Amino acid sequence: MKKFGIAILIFVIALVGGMLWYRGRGVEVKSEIELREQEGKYADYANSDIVVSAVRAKEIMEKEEDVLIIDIRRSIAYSLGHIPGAVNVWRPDYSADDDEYPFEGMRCSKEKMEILLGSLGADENTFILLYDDRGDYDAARFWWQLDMYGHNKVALIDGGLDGWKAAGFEVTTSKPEIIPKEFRFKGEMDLQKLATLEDVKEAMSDPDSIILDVRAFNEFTGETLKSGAYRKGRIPGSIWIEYKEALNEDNTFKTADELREIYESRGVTPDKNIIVYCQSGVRSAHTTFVLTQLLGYENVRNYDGSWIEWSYYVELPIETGEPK
Ligand SMILES: O=S(=O)([O-])[S-]
Repeated sequence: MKKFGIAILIFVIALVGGMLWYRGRGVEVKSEIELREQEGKYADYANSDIVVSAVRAKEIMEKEEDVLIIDIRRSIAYSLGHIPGAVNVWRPDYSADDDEYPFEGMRCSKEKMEILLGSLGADENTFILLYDDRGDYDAARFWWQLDMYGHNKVALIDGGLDGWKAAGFEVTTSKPEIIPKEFRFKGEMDLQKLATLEDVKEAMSDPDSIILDVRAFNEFTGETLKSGAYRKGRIPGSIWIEYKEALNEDNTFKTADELREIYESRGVTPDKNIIVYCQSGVRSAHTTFVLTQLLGYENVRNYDGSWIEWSYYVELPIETGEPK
């Protein structure tokens, strides 16, 4: 009984300590000059409105009437502090239901997405601002689903929550009032943005195609396996460029010139058909976002099933170790 009490006490101390650490996670506030310099890069992106600075995001929130800010993090992180007015969603909210696939991590249907967006107070005219606290990769996954299903009134906040704090803006723990609406995507789903297992198999023997692995290097070599996947390794022949190479240390996106250099120097050029994958299509949505929206590549598809699906089918080949 005494041991049980001690264990509970340790758990509570660790929990409170973790929460305090998380809340106090230092983000240096940028100077006016640094913030102005940051604004300079957006005009060079292929889609110059798709990433906005925190300063611009705040202006949009103040001027536009129909704006929905979505914080894409676990609810515990949201409850410790978020951008004022933001609502919270997390991966299960926009993933397939448990009985749809034999493995985890697939996107939800267009209909589930419509119900979610309506319940958050959006309709098809709503401008949606997205952010997270991991360099916007969860935000990019949400963008990818919106984009594929047909809603393009959307932007990511550069640097995510850190970008907001770096601009000197406050966070809140209060939740906004939500007035649900009806949301319907306009138009048809754009399948050109999605790669399936069959697309990946075909790409393996196509000299004009590239399969791009954006996971951490030890996942690519097969040294580590993230939970949810079934075997260690990578899709044979894939090229490795980790998604985070597109980010600065402060989690903001690099300039278009810097990004071009990173991808083109490793053969990931706009003339190729590119399929991007990671563990479950989240980090790969980030690279898909960078290549298509920031650099203007036209033939890039996110492999939704990613390593989880590939590793599930034991008959599919895998490669391990250093790149060949
Ligand atoms: O980001 S992830 O899909 O690889 S977990």
